[in-house]
Amino acid sequence: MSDRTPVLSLRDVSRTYPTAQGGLTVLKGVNLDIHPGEVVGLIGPSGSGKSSLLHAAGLLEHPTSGEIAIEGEAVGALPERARTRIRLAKVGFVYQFHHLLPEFDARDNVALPMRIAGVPEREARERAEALLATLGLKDRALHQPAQMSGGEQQRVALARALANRPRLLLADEPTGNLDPTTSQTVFEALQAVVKDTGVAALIATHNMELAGHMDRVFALKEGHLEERPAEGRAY
Ligand SMILES: Nc1ncnc2c1ncn2[C@@H]1O[C@H](COP(=O)(O)OP(=O)(O)OP(=O)(O)O)[C@@H](O)[C@H]1O
Repeated sequence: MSDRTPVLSLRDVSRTYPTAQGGLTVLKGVNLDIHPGEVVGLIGPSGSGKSSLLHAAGLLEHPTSGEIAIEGEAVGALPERARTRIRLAKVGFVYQFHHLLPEFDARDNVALPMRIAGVPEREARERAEALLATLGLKDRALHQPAQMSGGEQQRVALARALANRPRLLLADEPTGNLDPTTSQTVFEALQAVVKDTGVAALIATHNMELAGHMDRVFALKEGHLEERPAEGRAY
């Protein structure tokens, strides 16, 4: 695999949902490559298909047609178990709401995916602490979610998404629930960790201010993906 192999590659990806009124096509021949260390934004009005694209890219759903490759490996024809294995090993997800386990402290929330992946207990705890420290949460490791601010909770969710050292980070409105200043803090933490680890990030957002700080931004418009220049990013 060469250095230029994209972490995520979408080729002619389309997605049609069956509905009572007939097929609803939300993605129409989408092409996209994302390379290590890139922060790529995905914008578009509500209902334009951002989540559909993220779900396909994260191997949670099959596109209706087209091909998806993760680190050069085409996944379309793989059996479900192989796709799940690739997803668990290579993809991390962050959502608008943190979905942290309320009875676990931050460290245990982050260590949990490692434990599930078979990382020994002590190593999982140490790696979780290191990740939390990287995200500016060294002093919050033993706090439960309810004892943390929204921005802190979202950074814990980010640490959890990175727990098993994914190659691809998919974030669906990761700052959608936060005020502008906190959004900026969480986004800066995400950006730093992307540059640090070389993970590739695809971030769906309605926040044009943040989109302005991303390496590249694409807008979904009537099912098509259109790149937006650095200046004047808008739907
Ligand atoms: N399982 C499904 N069955 C039928 N229609 C669906 C399904 N999932 C999504 N849709 C429709 O597909 C379109 C795109 O939805 P999607 O959630 O991908 O948009 P989005 O851009 O992420 O929206 P938002 O910004 O509101 O989260 C919407 O019109 C939605 O109603």
